Amino acid sequence: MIRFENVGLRYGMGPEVLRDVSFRIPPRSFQFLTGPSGAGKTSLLRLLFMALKPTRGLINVFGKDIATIDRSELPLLRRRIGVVFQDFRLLDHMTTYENVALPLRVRGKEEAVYRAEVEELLDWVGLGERMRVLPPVLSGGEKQRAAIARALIDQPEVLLADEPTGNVDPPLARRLLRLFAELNRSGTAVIIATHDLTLMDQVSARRMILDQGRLNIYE
Ligand SMILES: Nc1ncnc2c1ncn2[C@@H]1O[C@H](COP(=O)(O)OP(=O)(O)OP(=O)(O)O)[C@@H](O)[C@H]1O
Repeated sequence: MIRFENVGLRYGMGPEVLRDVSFRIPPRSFQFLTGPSGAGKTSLLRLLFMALKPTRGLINVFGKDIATIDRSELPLLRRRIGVVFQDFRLLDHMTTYENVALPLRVRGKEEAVYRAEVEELLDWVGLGERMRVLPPVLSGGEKQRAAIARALIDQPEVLLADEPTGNVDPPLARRLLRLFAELNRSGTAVIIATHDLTLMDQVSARRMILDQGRLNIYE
């Protein structure tokens, strides 16, 4: 489904931050992406989301080589990927409910069809009481849960999450991990970038470990 072959990345004239990175993300797989701060996790996620192009090597996403892909094809490909960014990227002029419902609206679904589903997911992540407020009044942990709900609502083929439990307490982190596991069981390939060892110990999943831009994989 996703394939990296000998991928290298540098920013501008700087050093290579990813070196000879090769891996595959099979459909329905579950993996953690980990490694010390600055190892390149966010950069790798940005390549996976096609927000960056590699400096060398091959990246194939859903059968398309991203070096030669037409820019106009990107939005449709990206719609198949749910993303939880480290900085959440919620739209401040829309309520929490509207932010989470957005991927469904973009797909042209009717609110009457999705309203209950969106409300149920917001309840599940503990935002039932906060769905009518605007993101600027949410706490960091609440924003994170809203961003997670938005990434999950449309059952993407791939979910990318950058430190998705970084702003919540351990019980809530376990609950969110259960949500990712459930999504994975229903068919989504999940990639979670995290430093949190206790979180990783709760699921037996593949570990992709980056160290100074090089990737090792432990099945
Ligand atoms: N836009 C950028 N321009 C220049 N250098 C960058 C840019 N983004 C990241 N880097 C550099 O690339 C390297 C990898 O950064 P990246 O954010 O991918 O690491 P990370 O593993 O996600 O770190 P953290 O766990 O601290 O979020 C770092 O040396 C960083 O300084």
